[in-house]
Amino acid sequence: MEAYLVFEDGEAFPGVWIGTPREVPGEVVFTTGMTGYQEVTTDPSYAGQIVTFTYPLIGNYGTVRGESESDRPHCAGIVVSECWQETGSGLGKWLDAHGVPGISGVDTRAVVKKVRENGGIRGVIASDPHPRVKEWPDPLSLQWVEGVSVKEPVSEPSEDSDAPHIVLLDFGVKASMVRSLTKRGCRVTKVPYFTDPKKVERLAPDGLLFSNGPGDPKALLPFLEGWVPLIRRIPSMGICLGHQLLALALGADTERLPFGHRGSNHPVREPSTGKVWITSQNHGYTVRTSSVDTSDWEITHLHVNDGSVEGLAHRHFPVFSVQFHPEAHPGPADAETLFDRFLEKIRKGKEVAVHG
Ligand SMILES: NC(=O)CC[C@H](N)C(=O)O
Repeated sequence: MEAYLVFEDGEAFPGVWIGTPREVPGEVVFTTGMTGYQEVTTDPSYAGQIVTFTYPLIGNYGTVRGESESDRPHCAGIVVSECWQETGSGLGKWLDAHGVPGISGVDTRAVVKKVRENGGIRGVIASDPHPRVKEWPDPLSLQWVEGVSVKEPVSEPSEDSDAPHIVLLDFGVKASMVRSLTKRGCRVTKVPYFTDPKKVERLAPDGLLFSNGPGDPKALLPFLEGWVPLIRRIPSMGICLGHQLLALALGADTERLPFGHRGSNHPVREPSTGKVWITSQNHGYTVRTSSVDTSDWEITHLHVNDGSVEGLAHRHFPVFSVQFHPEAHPGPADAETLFDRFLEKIRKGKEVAVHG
């Protein structure tokens, strides 16, 4: 059945429907990973976005139980060049089971060129090349985080009664981020993004993790001040949206990247070791370099391609954060060691508390 990816400026790219033929407008973005389409579509950070896959064949290994990053796909739609739909576990059928639209047979290279020239541009997959969109989605709306954060605290227990307790501020966390902590023996409590910081404190966290999540980090500006007393004392780690939020809370600023970093092979340099890690990324915003006060922050990681800030460590508070994904699902595991560094920080803090 004929379909079109239609941009808000009216340009239309033809293809055929896959998934559910439903018009859902979203910001059109692109990701360059060769695999991982199931993890990408179920990553809550993509809420409100139509994801274009640059790899030309998508769906070729079906969908696999246990590989999802959440209970369902969250993106507004997908755009692919060719979709392999052989079996019952095929990507198109799976998207349809969740009511998510897609389009295949699209000249995705042309779409990517357009998105690179017009970052942040929105579009819709429609049956008609001239659809009428009532309202284009706004990344500054809180609705994206609201739709994917837990509604009440959820605990992931640990058998070890001495396990470090991580309170995870959930802005739309990926399952593999929680897994990265539980497999290291942590007890994890996910709390909704709006949780009163006093309540967070009463949970007696050893560490705080600020998660990934959808939308513009500035949608969460009203909450930042409340977290500052916590992050001044409790070891805190931020990932992607969480990194942007910690930076905003402690005085830096964020801005939109020209067309985002999305894929599984983004090179990031760690100046302190000279090492380059290949990282998994998915972000449209970044911490503005000129807003980082280097008497307060060390810039721990930089993107090799465009020099943008990819990691920060605070000089006075026990806070560090990265723009890329150390849980890397999909993606290479170069940066996984950051979870060990976080736990090391927590352990040291505990020793000080016991012996200090
Ligand atoms: N993966 C994420 O946490 C994304 C963060 C934010 N929504 C951005 O696009 O920059």
